[in-house]
Amino acid sequence: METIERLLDWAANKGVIINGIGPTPLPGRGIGIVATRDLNPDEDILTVPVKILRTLHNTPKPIRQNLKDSTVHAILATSLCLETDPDFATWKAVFPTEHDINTLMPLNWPSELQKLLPLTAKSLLAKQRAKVDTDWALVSTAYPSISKHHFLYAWHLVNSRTFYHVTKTTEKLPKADHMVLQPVADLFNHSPNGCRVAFDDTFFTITTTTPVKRGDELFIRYGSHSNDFLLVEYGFTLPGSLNPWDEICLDDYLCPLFTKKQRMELEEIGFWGKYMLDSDTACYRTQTALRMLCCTYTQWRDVLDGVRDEDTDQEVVNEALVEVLERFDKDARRRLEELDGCAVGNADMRSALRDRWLQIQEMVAATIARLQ
Ligand SMILES: C[S@@+](CC[C@H](N)C(=O)[O-])C[C@H]1O[C@@H](n2cnc3c(N)ncnc32)[C@H](O)[C@@H]1O
Repeated sequence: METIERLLDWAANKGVIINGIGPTPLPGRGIGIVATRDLNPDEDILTVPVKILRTLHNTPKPIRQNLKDSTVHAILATSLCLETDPDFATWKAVFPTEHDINTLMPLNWPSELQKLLPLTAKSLLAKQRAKVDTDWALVSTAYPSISKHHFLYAWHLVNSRTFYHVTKTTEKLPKADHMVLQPVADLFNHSPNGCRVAFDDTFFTITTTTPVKRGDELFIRYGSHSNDFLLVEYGFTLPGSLNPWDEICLDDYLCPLFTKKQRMELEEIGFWGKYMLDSDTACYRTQTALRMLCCTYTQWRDVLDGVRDEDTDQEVVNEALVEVLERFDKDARRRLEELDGCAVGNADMRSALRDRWLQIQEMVAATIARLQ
């Protein structure tokens, strides 16, 4: 708690205005922000001067020059690794530890556990690994004294704590490079119903959108992310019922059902793969692919050409979907059994993975029940 108090004093001295809120440790969520009094909608609860953000432009010039071909992500991470200013120590003191990050982020898990991730999480992880590898190749050449594990820690901090910010000077950069670190605001956890976040040239402002009772946690919305995305990029998932953007990929269970010729046909119309299910429905791509499995070629083509009503075949399409979901359910059970008998990594890593498979199983079971 002392570190939090020191951060708040430090922030106040730098012009941060904190109104009716305070950071506090919360079980399973690191530090979060709670209301210290009842709050009304439209109250500005945090105002952070833009001049105290850590951005590309206030990163020491030698780092920017040495990494001129790197991403802003790599530059900010490198500057965290090299930072020795005692002033920054006050901010850094509330960051999750390297051990926390190693446990939370699947990229740092043992490969045996990574292999047990669901398909979408695995492909997100592969993309993340490619980004880290590209960044690390440039940083390790420019700064051989930085160790890979230290860089990875800083890279994840930047990945999970930066805000989108754009000014006249940065607007020409690619969107992914509009990232800045900001103190205190980086302690808000994520919820789909978060507070409003806005910025202009002088301030970042976080504002309530609903009444909030004293003691309740306040959130911001990191984006419309599925739980696979949240797990890989932020190291947590939300209970399925609390995440309206959760979805799961059916490719592993649906794609093997097509002949080579059918696959070619689907590829030709741009409908091969990325078959997604959310808590309401299977996507249009999935419906189209399933219809190919249970209708004649002519019927299937006619629906595509708009001369046959797609509802005509809905019952058989639903039956085919249930079969696919039953295969998915079987696989989810197998993964959960594997996890039960697995001692790799630590209990928190295994529990995060287990939670994800349980959410998947829940969505699959609810869809099967609805369709039957
Ligand atoms: C911007 S930080 C938020 C503050 C963070 N809890 C801390 O202790 O510094 C983002 C990280 O907080 C955690 N987090 C955010 N929202 C969460 C949630 N709803 N449930 C669990 N953890 C969450 C994740 O570890 C994520 O990577």
